[in-house]
Amino acid sequence: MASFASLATKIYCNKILSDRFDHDKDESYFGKVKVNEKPKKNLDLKLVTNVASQLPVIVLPPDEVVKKEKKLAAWTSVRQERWEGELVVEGDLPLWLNGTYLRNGPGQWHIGNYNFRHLFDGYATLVRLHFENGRLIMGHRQIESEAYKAAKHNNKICYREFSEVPKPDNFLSYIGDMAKLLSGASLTDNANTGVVKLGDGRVVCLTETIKGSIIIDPDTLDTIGKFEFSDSLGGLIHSAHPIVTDSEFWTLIPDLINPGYLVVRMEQGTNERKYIGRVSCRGGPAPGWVHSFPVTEHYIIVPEMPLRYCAQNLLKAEPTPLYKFEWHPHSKGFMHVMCKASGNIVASVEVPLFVTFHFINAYEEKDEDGRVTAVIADCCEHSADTTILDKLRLENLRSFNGEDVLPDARVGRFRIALDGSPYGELEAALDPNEHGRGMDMCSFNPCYLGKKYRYAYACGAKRPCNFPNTLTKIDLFEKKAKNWYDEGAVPSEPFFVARPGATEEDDGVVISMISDKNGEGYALILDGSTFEEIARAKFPYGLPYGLHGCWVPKK
Ligand SMILES: CC(=O)/C=C/C=C(C)/C=C/C1=C(C)CCCC1(C)C
Ligand SMILES: CC(/C=C/C=O)=C\C=C\C=O
Ligand SMILES: [Fe+2]
Repeated sequence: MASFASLATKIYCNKILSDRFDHDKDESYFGKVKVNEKPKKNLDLKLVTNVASQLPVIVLPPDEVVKKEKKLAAWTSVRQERWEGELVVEGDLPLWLNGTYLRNGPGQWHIGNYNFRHLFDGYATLVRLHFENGRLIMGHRQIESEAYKAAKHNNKICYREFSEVPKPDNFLSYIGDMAKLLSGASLTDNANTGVVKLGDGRVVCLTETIKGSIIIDPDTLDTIGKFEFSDSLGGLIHSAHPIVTDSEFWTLIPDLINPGYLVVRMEQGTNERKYIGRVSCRGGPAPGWVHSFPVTEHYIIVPEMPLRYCAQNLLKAEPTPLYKFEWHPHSKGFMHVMCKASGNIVASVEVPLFVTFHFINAYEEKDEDGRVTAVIADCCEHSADTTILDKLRLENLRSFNGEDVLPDARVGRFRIALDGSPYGELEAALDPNEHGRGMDMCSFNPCYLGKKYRYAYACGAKRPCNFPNTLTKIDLFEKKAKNWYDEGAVPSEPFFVARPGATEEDDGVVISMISDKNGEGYALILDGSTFEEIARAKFPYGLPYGLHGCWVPKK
């Protein structure tokens, strides 16, 4: 029997493909390629076992195929179902960086010959960057959701995705489909938005449908099974971005029947969400879309965006310009502040119109006696312009012709005074030109969750562009940004990992995955403080764009 070390070296140098998609009939996708030279050091036993247990794993496309394809890989389906191997690192990875960055996103945008339309429709692709003693193992794998398995089995979409709806076979099945929509049975469980590590160590992939909460193994990327909530709170949809700490999990459940939001909390180690309070909507026929929300130390902030869920659009078979949503400027925008401990609403204010997917962070302002006078909440704000949703159609993402078409965005800073005033403020936290007027996919040092913070990391823009194409470090005190750019490339969410024992907020690294203009890709590690590159590692082939990630520290 081969020793672990020699097995590791063999797998490392010469991968064998096991799975590929039906559409990848092109024989050029098969072959052998040398990914790396010899490993620098011996892999430790655990790592070797993990790698070895996946044999036979992979075949890479020959070098010449990769070189021929100059197309940005970001908006193309993932090349094969899974891959795992060690990457050659240029530069030096910090030796303290031991753990796994997991990133989730919609990586397969077709089934059979049918091509999906929107970025958010794709079947979930998980990517894993495992850092250990200065070395980097990359792996990717599809999440085995019911929606993905059924689509592969039947060669067609079988569940309702963000914009795609299964085509009814006949009128009777159409009637059945309506019933399945109302019960939630036809909603997707394609957990393609994010991934979180719960306080008890379970790792859960998420989307906006509650049934799309799927437990995975962070080492093998195996789909373990559904995360089932054990309570009787029900609901079909929730915020795609819960607030997760080592001790708790907060989320919002929009109520489409009696417009409002349930605020719920789950103690870590349990599957039971508990009702904390309810916010009733102040405007419009339905709650605003709530992809994310922020918290402070004592409060949950519930945004009521004038881009609202729309029951009629939910029922439609073809996507509408705003998908399942509708823009209701006359219904106004509101921000509600709820006390975490009591569930009481301490402020509910009208704010200027806004459009956001992602809140960054929030904190409390105090007077000299320590009393909370206001709450500050920051978000990636798309200038109250809903066209950003259309810009995320794959056709638009794939057809950049040099024209500057990305709508302006900014760090939108809400200030909600707790003195009973009926209005809240919304202003840019810094001049948006600092980051090219592009702003999304944010992170910050999680030790500063809910607290006054100085630094945010996000994707900004170097124009002209059709999608955020820079990584930017925002200094909210100095109101300055430092930008990283690779011409023609699309970087994913810059994810901050703090150095253990750090005392400075920006002492750590920022991890991103880049799709470059040659159709290839690499992992990029920037210094959190200087925002200079410290290491990069080329992927065997370009990967599709991914959305959100989490850090699983070494046990
Ligand atoms: C990928 C991402 O960021 C968002 C994904 C959103 C999804 C999958 C939303 C799905 C929905 C349905 C399938 C029906 C109900 C409405 C809505 C939550 C938009
Ligand atoms: C990628 C994105 C917006 C980019 C716009 O500038 C939004 C993603 C939303 C879901 O996670
Ligand atoms: Fe998101």
